[in-house]
Amino acid sequence: MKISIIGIGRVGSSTAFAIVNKALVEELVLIDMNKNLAEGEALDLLHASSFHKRTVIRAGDYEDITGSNIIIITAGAAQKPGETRLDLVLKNAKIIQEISQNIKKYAPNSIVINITNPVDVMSYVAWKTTGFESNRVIGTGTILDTARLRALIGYNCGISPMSIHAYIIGEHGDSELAVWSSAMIGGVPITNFCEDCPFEQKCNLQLEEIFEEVKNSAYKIIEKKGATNYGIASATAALAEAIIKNEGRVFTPSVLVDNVYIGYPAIINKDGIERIVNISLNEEENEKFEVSKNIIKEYIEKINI
Ligand SMILES: NC(=O)C1=CN([C@@H]2O[C@H](COP(=O)(O)OP(=O)(O)OC[C@H]3O[C@@H](n4cnc5c(N)ncnc54)[C@H](O)[C@@H]3O)[C@@H](O)[C@H]2O)C=CC1
Ligand SMILES: CC(=O)C(=O)O
Repeated sequence: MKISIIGIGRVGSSTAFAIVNKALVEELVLIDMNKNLAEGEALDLLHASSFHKRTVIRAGDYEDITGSNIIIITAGAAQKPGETRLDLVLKNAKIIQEISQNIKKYAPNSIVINITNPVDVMSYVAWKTTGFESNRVIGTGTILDTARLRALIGYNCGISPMSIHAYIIGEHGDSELAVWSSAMIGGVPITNFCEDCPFEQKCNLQLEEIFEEVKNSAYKIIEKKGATNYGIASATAALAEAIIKNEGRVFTPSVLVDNVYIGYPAIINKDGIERIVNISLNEEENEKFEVSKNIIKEYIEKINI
């Protein structure tokens, strides 16, 4: 198995590290416009790989992505404190177009995972520019937001986040929404879960407060440390693992729904998106999802691709 990562900044290098630690591939190619950076990261990661699996890790040019099973895109501008993801749209669209042309040329059979923000709009750009079937162009969508939600609920309830079945869908951004109507913990609707709380100090899960914290996580972290990298790196490594191991696992990637890329539950297997899972939404959730979809549509129209 071979993965290439384009963009080896904070997110790209952390993603490479997560992939090395999962021992997913025999070959990992790192590409960045800053060649020294890619070379330095490749060398450092090669040393790390000796604790896991014999892996060829090298910096390269676009010719070197040939034969990749998966290409991960993280190149481009990141938010500065106070900026929204959508503010990056014009800067990053050109970069994603150029990268996608190279992917089409050198790795026409690969599965593309796009991380670069605004992730829904940029995944659409990658899909249009590569001309690949939509199952082979996947955005990380709201996988990270869903992980944040589960982590916070798990922390509050003293439960593994993996046992919490709750999803964030929509734009990976300010218009995303939590699907509380079908959220469950151990088969119990999340809205009833506090009834059996064993703790003396009950927190009475404040779902809207938790959602606001999830939605604003990136702003908070960027304010404090300048970027987010570990959460998205783990999310992307898990997504790549689901493809490589043909897991049939449900994530909330950015996928094609009504001609827009948007965060939505989907099953991931060796072909990328196996299929979308039609989650049931109540009226309010459905309205919010439509609003979110329209925001993404508006930004896709702005870049006129
Ligand atoms: N989807 C998600 O959940 C998340 C998305 N992101 C996004 O990931 C992207 C990267 O973020 P960071 O790694 O923090 O930024 P960074 O600035 O640390 O790294 C970006 C890298 O891209 C490289 N680059 C820029 N243009 C390039 C080109 N044309 N070809 C090759 N390399 C190029 C730069 O040299 C730099 O090393 C941003 O758009 C950010 O908003 C970040 C975290 C989570
Ligand atoms: C930066 C970003 O998109 C995030 O951490 O959610």
